[in-house]
Amino acid sequence: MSPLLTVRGLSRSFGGVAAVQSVDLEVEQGTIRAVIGPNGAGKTTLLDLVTGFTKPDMGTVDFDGHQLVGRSPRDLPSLGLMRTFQSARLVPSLTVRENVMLGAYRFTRARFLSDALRLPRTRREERELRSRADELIGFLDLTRFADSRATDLPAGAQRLVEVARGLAGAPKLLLLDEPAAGLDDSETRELADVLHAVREGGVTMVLIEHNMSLVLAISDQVTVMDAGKVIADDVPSTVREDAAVRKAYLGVAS
Ligand SMILES: Nc1ncnc2c1ncn2[C@@H]1O[C@H](COP(=O)(O)OP(=O)(O)OP(=O)(O)O)[C@@H](O)[C@H]1O
Repeated sequence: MSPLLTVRGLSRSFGGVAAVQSVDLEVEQGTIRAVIGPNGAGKTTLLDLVTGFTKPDMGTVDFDGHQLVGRSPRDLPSLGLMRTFQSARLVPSLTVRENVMLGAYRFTRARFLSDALRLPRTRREERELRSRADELIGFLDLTRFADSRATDLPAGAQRLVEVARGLAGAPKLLLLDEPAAGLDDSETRELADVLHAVREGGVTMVLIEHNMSLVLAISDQVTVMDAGKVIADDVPSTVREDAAVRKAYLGVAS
């Protein structure tokens, strides 16, 4: 079976900074791949290149038979690709439930006119979205927050709402940019359980993360970047012992 995501020779410079240099990456269906590396290594730029937020200077991104380079980020949910952002981008005026419902918007056929007129189809679709959102909110143990304004939640819960919103799009591939940022140890363990369960549900994930215990606990494969390049790509136990990785990332001499 071919990989769900194949990145080949992806490069992008900003002025004199080669943020991402000739990066190759393959993500197999049903796996979790972590991308780690020190600050400025190019991890977020890589996600931005894959998802069309930044245009590459060179390279290709193949996702489930679709070439992604040149596509707009807004095309990706309908192909089955969702992402979360480094800082939670929840809509402050909306509740947790409404924010999660936004992630499922691609499933609605209702458009502006029927929305404005609140035709029966719109109301039916809204009910379906609401029940899909409530299911995910329950899955992530956020039910007590469902009717709260999303941005009133503690930081850790907001990250989980972002994950729920990503899952609401029923993605084949979910890209997570530092999902454990701002989480304490017990919230991080809870997140690890959630991501395990998500993978059991058949969703493939790419995760940018600084929290090594989370990375080691849940990843099938780990890509290590430093100064725009991939310096290691292996299973977590091997990556952890890699001398170049320890030097670049963990600041250990060898
Ligand atoms: N829009 C931009 N304009 C100029 N330089 C940029 C831009 N985006 C990223 N860079 C530079 O590219 C390099 C890689 O940045 P990037 O944010 O991808 O790293 P990162 O590995 O995600 O870091 P962090 O872990 O701190 O989030 C950095 O030197 C950064 O300053």
